[in-house]
Amino acid sequence: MTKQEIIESLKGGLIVSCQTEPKDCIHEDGRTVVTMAKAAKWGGAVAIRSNSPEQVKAIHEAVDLPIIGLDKIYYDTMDRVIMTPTIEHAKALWEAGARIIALEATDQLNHLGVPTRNLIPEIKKELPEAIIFADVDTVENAIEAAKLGADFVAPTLAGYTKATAYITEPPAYREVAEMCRAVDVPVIMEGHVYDPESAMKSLYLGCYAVVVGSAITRPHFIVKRFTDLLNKFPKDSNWRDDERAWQGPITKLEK
Ligand SMILES: CC(=O)N[C@H](C=O)[C@@H](O)[C@H](O)[C@H](O)COP(=O)(O)O
Repeated sequence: MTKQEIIESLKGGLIVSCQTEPKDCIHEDGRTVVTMAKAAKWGGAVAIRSNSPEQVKAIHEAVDLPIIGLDKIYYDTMDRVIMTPTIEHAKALWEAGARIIALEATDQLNHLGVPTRNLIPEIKKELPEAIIFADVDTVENAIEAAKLGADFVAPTLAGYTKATAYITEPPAYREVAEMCRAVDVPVIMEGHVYDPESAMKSLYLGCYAVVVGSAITRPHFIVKRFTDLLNKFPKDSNWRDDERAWQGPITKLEK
């Protein structure tokens, strides 16, 4: 498929995020994501989102759907994960079969002290055929990412950054609605979409497509939602904290 054909194939569709980390109880040998991706295709998903060249490659070899690839890297000099921090990470995802490259595209600084979004022009230059998926937190960062040439923007990081810590009841519908009005590239909803109605709401607000992860591919989190409620929300257990905790030192550790 050409770049334009891939972009069009996502319109109005469901993208399923299939990711596991070694510490996840469902990780097994790292191939659970392939089973997840097969299930996503069977169910009618239009694309897969996955983390790391290894998981992208495994899915690419088994499932004929476009893949949005990202690489979550934790530097021991930083207190957070960066999604696809460098051009080398982007190239490895491309080599693995991802035709859409997702990256953090905010004003937050990366491990080298430059805003993460500065990678957009570099990807455009080095991988001109790649479709760029900008993961942002705020409307302002969505606007900047679009200006730099992102093909898609998504509020993936809304609620996960200092600037958006005020978002206590995701999904970030208000923010995404504003993004849809503010940028002239397609906005894809991503983050805390837990049921078909929320996906529909996102399309109604103007989104081009919807990414769903945990509600489909993290069954342990789904179980937790049930047990938390059945146990009357124990003080020391909060599903949002669980998801945030999950953002800790994962994937590859690089200095
Ligand atoms: C913030 C972050 O690191 N998000 C990651 C990005 O790839 C994934 O862990 C999420 O599962 C994905 O964004 C989909 O969101 P949700 O799982 O809420 O449907």
